[in-house]
Amino acid sequence: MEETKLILAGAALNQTPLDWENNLLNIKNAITEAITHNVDILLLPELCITGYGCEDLFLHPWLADETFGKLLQVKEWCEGITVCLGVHLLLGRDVYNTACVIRNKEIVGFTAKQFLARDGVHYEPRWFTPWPANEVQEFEVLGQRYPIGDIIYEEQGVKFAFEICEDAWRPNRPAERHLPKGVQLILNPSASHFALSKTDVRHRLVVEASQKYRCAYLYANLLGNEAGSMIYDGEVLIAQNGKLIRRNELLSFKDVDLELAEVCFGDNPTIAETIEYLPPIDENRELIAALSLALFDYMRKSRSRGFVLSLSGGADSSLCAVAVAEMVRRGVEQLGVLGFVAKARMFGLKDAAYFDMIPEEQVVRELVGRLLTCAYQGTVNSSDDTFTSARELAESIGAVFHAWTIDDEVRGYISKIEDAIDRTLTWEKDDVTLQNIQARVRAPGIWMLANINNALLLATSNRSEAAVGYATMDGDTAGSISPIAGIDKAFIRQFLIWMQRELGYEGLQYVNSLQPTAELRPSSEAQTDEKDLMPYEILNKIERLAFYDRLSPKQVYEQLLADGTASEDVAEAYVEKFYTLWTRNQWKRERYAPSFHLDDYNLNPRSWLRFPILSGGFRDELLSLRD
Ligand SMILES: Nc1ncnc2c1ncn2[C@@H]1O[C@H](COP(=O)(O)OP(=O)(O)OC[C@H]2O[C@@H]([n+]3cccc(C(=O)O)c3)[C@H](O)[C@@H]2O)[C@@H](O)[C@H]1O
Ligand SMILES: Nc1ncnc2c1ncn2[C@@H]1O[C@H](COP(=O)(O)OP(=O)(O)OP(=O)(O)O)[C@@H](O)[C@H]1O
Ligand SMILES: NC(=O)CC[C@H](N)C(=O)O
Repeated sequence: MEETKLILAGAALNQTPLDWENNLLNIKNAITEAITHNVDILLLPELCITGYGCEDLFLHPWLADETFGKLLQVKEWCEGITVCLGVHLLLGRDVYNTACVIRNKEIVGFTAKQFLARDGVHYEPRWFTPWPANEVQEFEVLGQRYPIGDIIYEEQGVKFAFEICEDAWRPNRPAERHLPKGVQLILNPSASHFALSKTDVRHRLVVEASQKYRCAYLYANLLGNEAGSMIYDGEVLIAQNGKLIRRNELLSFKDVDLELAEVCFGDNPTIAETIEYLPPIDENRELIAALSLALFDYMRKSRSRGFVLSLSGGADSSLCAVAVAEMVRRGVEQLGVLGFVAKARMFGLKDAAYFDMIPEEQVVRELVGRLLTCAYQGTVNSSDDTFTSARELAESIGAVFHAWTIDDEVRGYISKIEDAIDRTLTWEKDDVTLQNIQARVRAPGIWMLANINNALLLATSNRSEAAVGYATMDGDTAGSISPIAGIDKAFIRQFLIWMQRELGYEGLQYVNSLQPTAELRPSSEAQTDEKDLMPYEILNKIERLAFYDRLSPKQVYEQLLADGTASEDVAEAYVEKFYTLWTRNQWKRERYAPSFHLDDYNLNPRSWLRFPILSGGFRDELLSLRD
């Protein structure tokens, strides 16, 4: 074969389940941009017509019909170009997750996914049927017959085939069979959820495959917070023969992010002997990029007008506040003032003209003022330190800041109940009750502000608290989204120091010098989270060993001893406490507001970690820790 040059492009798309208008516009814009650049093959992400996150709707026959109609529309936009995109098909009673190839306005065929994603946040076998390797069939829709299966396609003499997302993550991946069939190009349409440092794994997967299978590899992921919880980083990768050719900027605020490269295909490719891997990932930088994009997409897709936050001046609520500020800063930086204002969907023309006129350094502060309202809700147990921390942080980022006390309301409830039960409530007897009433009394006022602003109420729970239920149901768990519920407390604390130092959020200097405390007991008791629970580092370690590494309670206990974390008595006490609180509080995790998936795992029962609400609570296992 003579050398053939193809211009390959991948486009990340910010799609939304069932938002046909948005999804088709993004697809059309990507195709138009590709045609302008004389692209030969354009790859779009997995299930990008419907959105990847349609969940049980994939089982609805009408959705497949509707989607096929949209696919026929897309086909008409593909003049002089080959476009490959993810779409589901209903054949008989089976639903398939496929990649469709359209060449010059004709559908050439469909490749169906062979390995369904079924771990962590993925539940594909609930909806889709896997396709058997090496099999090709035909099906008919609206009088037209199409091939479907393990197809090898050809573009200007270059043979190409697919791996659809998870296909590439399995040992017996389709690429193993592609090489002997002369395939020189593999396309991978993906919906690969974001997790810290995961880009490194994807990079290895793609570049190593291009080396091992002596081919070019084109990869395109979804982009943005698609359906509420999972975030996609919009990664586009083009590699060939063990060398990376293109990799885009991840987690952008764009709707369409297209990358292209001219790639040469010949008979005797030079294969790189060594692969150049990515440098270590800066997870703090990644986290803030993901969090701010996730918040922005959630806000605009839910048509909310900003955020409301009960700001205690502690670490968790401070992180939520700076995340919104950073959302605005990054959004304006990437989209421009007018682009950001338009995309936020909450400002009128007058607002837009105003924001366009004011000096740049003022814009972000003023936009934060319009998008974030905070309230400090003190009690007799609150300290000046946390008040100063909250006020200074809100002021430094330009958020609206209210401060009031809730002592009257707390006293009102306590005296009502004391009258009803005819006894006085005391800290000795009623500790948790007296703590919880304070947390609960903070909920109605802050919900009122959220309703007035038509804004999202940010719930501030982190993953460490969620593990042990260290939060008051309908109190500090109240909220419409829980953006940091996937992040552990130790990570949050170092992250806030990084945000101050690296991103210049000087308003964080106060919280960065405070010990985490709920401030629910009288100040004479100097309550701290770690005194109530255990050191967060240990809590996080137990949680990870127990539910990520899937060890038994005894194995967790032995691990704590083996790595010198604690003595026998202390390790036993912490393991017992962790499992007891974990079990008792599953119901709380079921009731958390929707949260973002940010780390490589989380405790969200809807997406990652299923656990029974009622159980024996590891009673026997905890009794035999030392046997
Ligand atoms: N399986 C189950 N299904 C449904 N409900 C269940 C249940 N098990 C217990 N319950 C119910 O749960 C209720 C207790 O839950 P809840 O009222 O939330 O209270 P609870 O979990 O008992 O206590 C809250 C804890 O969170 C701490 N906290 C609160 C607020 C803020 C912070 C902070 O870090 O700032 C910390 C506080 O110090 C205390 O240790 C009980 O009424 C019980 O009946
Ligand atoms: N004085 C307060 N004013 C406003 N909100 C408060 C106050 N105290 C607690 N809250 C709300 O309750 C939430 C839970 O408190 P918690 O102590 O767990 O978090 P934090 O104060 O943000 O961080 P830290 O645990 O590091 O002190 C806070 O994030 C905040 O939303
Ligand atoms: N959509 C998929 O098949 C995703 C699964 C794959 N393991 C990933 O996380 O990237």
